[in-house]
Amino acid sequence: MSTHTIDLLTGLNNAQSEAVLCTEGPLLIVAGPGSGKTRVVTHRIAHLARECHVSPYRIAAVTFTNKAAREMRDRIATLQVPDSDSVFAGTFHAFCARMLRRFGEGVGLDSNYTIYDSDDQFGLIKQAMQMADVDEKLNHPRAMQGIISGAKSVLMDSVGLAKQAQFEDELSKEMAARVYHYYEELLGRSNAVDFDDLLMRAVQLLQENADVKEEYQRRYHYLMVDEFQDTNIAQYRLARLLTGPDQNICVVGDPDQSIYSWRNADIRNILSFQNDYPDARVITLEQNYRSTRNILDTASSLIANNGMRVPKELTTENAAGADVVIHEAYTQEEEADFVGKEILELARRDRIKPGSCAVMYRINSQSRSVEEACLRLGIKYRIIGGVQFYRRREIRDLMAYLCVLHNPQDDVNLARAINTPARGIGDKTIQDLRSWSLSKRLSVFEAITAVSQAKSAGLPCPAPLAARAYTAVARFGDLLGRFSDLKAKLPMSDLIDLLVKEAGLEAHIRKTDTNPEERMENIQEFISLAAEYESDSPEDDLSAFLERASLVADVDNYEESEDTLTLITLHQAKGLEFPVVFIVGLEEGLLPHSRSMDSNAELEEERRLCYVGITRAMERLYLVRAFQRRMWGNTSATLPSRFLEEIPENLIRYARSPGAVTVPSTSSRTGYDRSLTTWESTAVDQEPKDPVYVPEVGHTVKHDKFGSGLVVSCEEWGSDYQVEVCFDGGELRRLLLSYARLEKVEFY
Ligand SMILES: Nc1ncnc2c1ncn2[C@@H]1O[C@H](COP(=O)(O)OP(=O)(O)OP(=O)(O)O)[C@@H](O)[C@H]1O
Ligand SMILES: [Mg+2]
Repeated sequence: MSTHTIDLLTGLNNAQSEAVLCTEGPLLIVAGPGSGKTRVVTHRIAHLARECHVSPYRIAAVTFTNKAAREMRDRIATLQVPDSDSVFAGTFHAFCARMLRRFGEGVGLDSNYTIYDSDDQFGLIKQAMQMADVDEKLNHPRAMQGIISGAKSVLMDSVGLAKQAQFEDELSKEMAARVYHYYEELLGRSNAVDFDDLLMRAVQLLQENADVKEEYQRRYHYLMVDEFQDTNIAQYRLARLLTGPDQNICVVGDPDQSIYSWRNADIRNILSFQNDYPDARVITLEQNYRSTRNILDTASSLIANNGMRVPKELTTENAAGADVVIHEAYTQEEEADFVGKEILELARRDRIKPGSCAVMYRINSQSRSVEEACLRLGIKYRIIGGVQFYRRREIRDLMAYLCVLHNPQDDVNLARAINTPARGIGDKTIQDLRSWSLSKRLSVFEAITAVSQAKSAGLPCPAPLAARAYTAVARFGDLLGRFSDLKAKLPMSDLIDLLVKEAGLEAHIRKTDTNPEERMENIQEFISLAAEYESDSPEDDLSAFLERASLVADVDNYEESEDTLTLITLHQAKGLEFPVVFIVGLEEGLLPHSRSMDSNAELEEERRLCYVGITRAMERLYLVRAFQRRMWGNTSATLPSRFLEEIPENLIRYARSPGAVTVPSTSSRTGYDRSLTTWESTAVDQEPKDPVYVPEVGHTVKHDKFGSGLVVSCEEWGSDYQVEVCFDGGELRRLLLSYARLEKVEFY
C-alpha cells in the first residue's frame, strides 16, 4: 500500500471493523441511526475491491432513494476504489430496470419498454375499470391502484388476488382483481411496466430462467442491501435470488427507522433473513457518531414511546451541544419566515452556510411556504422529492413524444402527445382510432401511420373518421413519421430541440402558460441534460436517457452547493445527514398525519418518521410548528404534535424570534412568546393568573401583536374560548383566548 492510500480500518470502531472484515457468507447488521451502517457498507465495498481483489464489477449495493445511492457512490469513490463506477450502487428499481432492458424478453417485454409513473398508471387503471365494468363512483381508482400495487409487492398476480379475495370474501379486492387483469392487458399492449412491475418482472425473470439467474449470481458475487428494514417482499425475494451459493449477502438496517409500511415494506424481513440464513453473522453497532448528545437524547426519548420495538441503547461520545429549539409561529407563513431568517442568522452569526441546513416536512405541499420565504429572503434552495423536474408538465409533454418515438406501441404517451398542443383531434376521434386499431390488430401509432399514408396517396380515409379529423390525424402522422426518421440521424439534443419547435410545444407554452419563461427554461434544461448525457455516454441511446428520466428525481441534476438549502420530505431524508435540521409542521394531523390517528401501528410509524427526521441532525435541531394552518383550503387552529410533548423539557429551548435562541436566559422558557401558541410549558404557567376577561361580540379588543379589532364571535372551546377578531387592517383571525391575551378597549 502506498503512503497515500487511506487505511480502510483506521476510521472504524471494533464492531464496524469486524463487519468490514466479515466478507464471506451472510451478514446482518442491525443498528440505530448514525452508528455507521452505511459507512460499513462503503468501507466493506472498498475492502473487497482493494484488499480482497474482488473486481468492482462483481459488487452490488442497493439502497432506497436516488439521493442515498448517489451519496454512496461518492463515498465509494473517495475511498479510492479502483474503477469505482463499475460497482453497482443504486436503487432496487434501477437495478431491475437495467436487468429488464437486457433480458426483458424472457418475460415478454421488448427492450424498449416504457416505465409508467403513478399518473400514467392512474389513467390506465381508470381505463381498466371501464373494461372490467367496475363503477368509479363506488370504487375509487386510487383504492384499486393501492390494492393492485399491494398485490404486486407480494408478487401476486390477478389470479392470485382473485383467489385471495374469494377466500377473504372481500368485495373490493374481488373488483380489484378484475381491474388488475385488464390493467395488465393494457400495460402489455403498450409494452410498458409500472414501478411495482420492475421488481415483480425481475423476480419472475430470475425465477423462470435459471441461466439468467446464474449469470447474475456470478456477476454480482457480493450483494449489499442498505436500509433493509424498508424492503418489501418482492425486493427481499429479488435479493435472495441474486444471492449465489456462496451466500455473500449483507443486509443492513434499523427497525426503528422503518417508514414505508404503506408501500408494503415489511420489517418482518429482518426476521425472515435470520430464518433463511441461519448461519448469518449478526453484528450490532452501538455508538452514534452523527449527532450531539442533546439531539440523540431527544430522539431516544421520542422513540421510547413506541410499544412495538426492541429497546436499544445508543451512546455517543459527542458533546451535549446546543439545546434543541422549539418555535411556534402563528401561521405557516410565519413558520417559514422564522426558518428562513434563522438560516440567515446562522450564516451571519455562526458561519453555518445554508448548504449545511435542511428543512424537512411531512407532506410535499408544505414546501411551498418555505420556498416563498426563501425567495423573499434571497436564500437559494432545492427541493428533493417534491414536484420533480421530470414530473413537470412541460417536461412530461415533451417526454411523451420521445417515448412514442422510442416505443411506438406506447398508447398512453401517444394519447398525451396527440393533443398537446391541441390539434383538433377530439376524444371521439381518439376513441374511433383506438377501436379501429384494435379491430385491425394495429397499435394506435400504426393506425395513425396508415391514415397519413392514405392521405398522402390521395386515398379515402381507411379508418372511420370525419373529413376534418382525417386531415388532422394525417398531419400528426406525418410529424411522427418525420421524427421517427430523424431519430436515427440527429443527436438527441438536436432532435429534441427541433421537436419542441415543430410539434408546436413552444408556441403552445407561450400561448397558454402564465409563466412561459420558466417553462421554457425547464425545456432548455432538459435539452442540455440530453446533450450532457450524449457527451458522457455516447454509446447510450434514447432508451437509456428515457430510463434515467423515468427513474431519477430532480436531485441528480443540481450541483450541490454550500449556499443551497435543501427542502426535503421526511421520507426522502432517510439515510442522509445535515449539520442543521428544521422539522416544520409539528402538529396533530400533520405529524402525526391525520390518516394515522385510528391505528396504533400507523401512529408508531409516524413516530418513527419523526425519529428519522430528528436523527438526521448533526449539530442543531429545530422543531417548528404553526398555530394556525391552511390545509385543503381551510384555515384552522392546530394542536401541537404529541411528539413535542414526548421530548423532555431539559433538552429544549423556545425561540421567540430568529436569532433570539442564543441569548442566554435564566429560565429557559422566558424567551417564549406565549401569545402565539397553544404549547403549554410548566415554566410559563407559573406566572400569576389575572381574572379572565371573556370578550363579547361587538367589543373592541387589543392584541399585543395584531393591534385592535372588533370581536365577531366568541365560542367555548373545551375549557377555553375561541375568539374571532376582525383586526383594523381588515384581517380576520381566529384566536384561543387563553393564549391571545386580549384586552378590552374602553371608549370614554
Ligand atoms: N468510526 C467512526 N468514526 C468517525 N465517524 C464515523 C464512524 N462511523 C461512522 N461515522 C460517521 O457518522 C455518520 C453516520 O454514519 P452513517 O451514515 O454510516 O450511519 P448509519 O448507521 O448508516 O445511519 P442511518 O441509520 O441514519 O442511515 C457519518 O458522518 C459517518 O461518517
Ligand atoms: Mg445509513
